[in-house]
Amino acid sequence: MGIQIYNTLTRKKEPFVPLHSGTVSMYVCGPTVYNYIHIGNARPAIFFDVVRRYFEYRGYEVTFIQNFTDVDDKLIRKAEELGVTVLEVADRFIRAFEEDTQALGVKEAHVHPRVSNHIEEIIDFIQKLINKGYAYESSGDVYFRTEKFPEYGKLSHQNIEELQAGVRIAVNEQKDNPLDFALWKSAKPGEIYWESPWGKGRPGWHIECSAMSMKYLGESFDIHGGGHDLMFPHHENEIAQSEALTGHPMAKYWMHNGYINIDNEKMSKSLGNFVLVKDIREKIAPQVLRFFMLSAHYRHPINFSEDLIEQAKNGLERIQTAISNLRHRQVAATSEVNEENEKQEIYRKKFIEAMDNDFNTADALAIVFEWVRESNQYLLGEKVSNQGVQVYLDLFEEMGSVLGLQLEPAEEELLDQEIEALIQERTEARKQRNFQRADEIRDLLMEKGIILEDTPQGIRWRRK
Ligand SMILES: Nc1ncnc2c1ncn2[C@@H]1O[C@H](COP(=O)(O)OP(=O)(O)OP(=O)(O)O)[C@@H](O)[C@H]1O
Ligand SMILES: [Zn+2]
Repeated sequence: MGIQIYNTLTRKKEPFVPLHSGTVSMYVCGPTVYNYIHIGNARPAIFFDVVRRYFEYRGYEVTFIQNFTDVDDKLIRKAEELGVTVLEVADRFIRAFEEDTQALGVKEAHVHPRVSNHIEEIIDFIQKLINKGYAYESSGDVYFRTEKFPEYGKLSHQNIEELQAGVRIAVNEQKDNPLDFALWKSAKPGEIYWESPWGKGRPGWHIECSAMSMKYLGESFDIHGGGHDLMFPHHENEIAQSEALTGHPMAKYWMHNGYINIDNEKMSKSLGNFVLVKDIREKIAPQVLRFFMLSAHYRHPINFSEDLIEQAKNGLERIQTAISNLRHRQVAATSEVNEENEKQEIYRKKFIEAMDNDFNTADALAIVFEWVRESNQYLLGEKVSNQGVQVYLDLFEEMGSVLGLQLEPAEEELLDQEIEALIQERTEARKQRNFQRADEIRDLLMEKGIILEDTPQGIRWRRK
């Protein structure tokens, strides 16, 4: 059936058909870098990384863009608080974001555009909207004229009248219509600013994603993602800006991840109910956190709890134990032809089926566990061969790399019998003048701190 994606725009699962054959262009809204990321923010980071990895696994060439919002009210306040510049605040938290996401196994985006480096593109974008009658200046601010864009509300499935009824008219309003939103904000005294045709100011929040996605991915791209809270107004406004300007759909598929909750409330900085990734990393392995995120479907909320983390830890350990058992047997096993390849193909198909179904990582992990059972079963059988073991290891490796999970347990000491088997294999290899394999084994043993000594009785070994 191929990859199916739930598209917020149509509220349906749709077959994925890329705009350009063989390639996928993705834009995921990035963090506002005024603080460390919490576990809620880690969800889109991890999930969209899996989406990217899965497309790559299925042979697509992916371009993945994620912005950093490095200019906004929260940054301005933080800079005042810390007595540093806005861009210094941004630099600090961009570094922290990189550290956290790297620890979580998130691959680097191809480009991480920053607002402060794209002011020219943003001003140009706004000017064009004004020229087309979609935006107007008002006392140094520029607003988008929502009424001019009849499709406003199509992503969040609300119509303009309903939205209109929902907003109250603020006092001293500069806007023609309360639904209009800022594209450019005039600077208050002391605030960071750039020169513009409308005076000193800075971009509003939404325009950055329209301008930067267009610069790096073109007028239309395949996938736009972010957390559920971004659907309205942020993504709705992005669509209005971009589609008003170009007349083309901005993105073909819109994907939104559900919340990480605490006591059934969204984890958020403003509510103060958050757990920072950098803090939890000291207590649990980042891989456990990643496993925890992937054990639910991305559109479902997850209620964060110690219990669930414990479950994730146990789950991961079960897989790691299975792999470790395979590794131990691999050294001692004989080389024989086997029929495990067929099994591998069956489980690979099941895994792909799960992931094809709107990136159902929960089902995909269930297949990994089925593979654990198969592999344990195999090791109990009589015909264990090196190739057979390898077949199990290979599929673990394959599924792990799609999910970005390090399933291979951390290095451990070699058991005596493994060392002896390796020495035996090395002696054989030397006899057959396979010096490459012999050297490989010597290096491996050396790395593990095993010292070999030639004696009249043959090779002796000891631990360093
Ligand atoms: N509790 C959560 N669960 C899942 N995703 C979240 C959660 N909180 C924020 N996100 C997502 O994290 C990403 C980073 O967003 P951003 O830096 O704007 O966070 P934020 O909205 O400032 O966080 P907060 O809501 O805590 O203020 C966005 O895609 C946002 O939708
Ligand atoms: Zn955005």
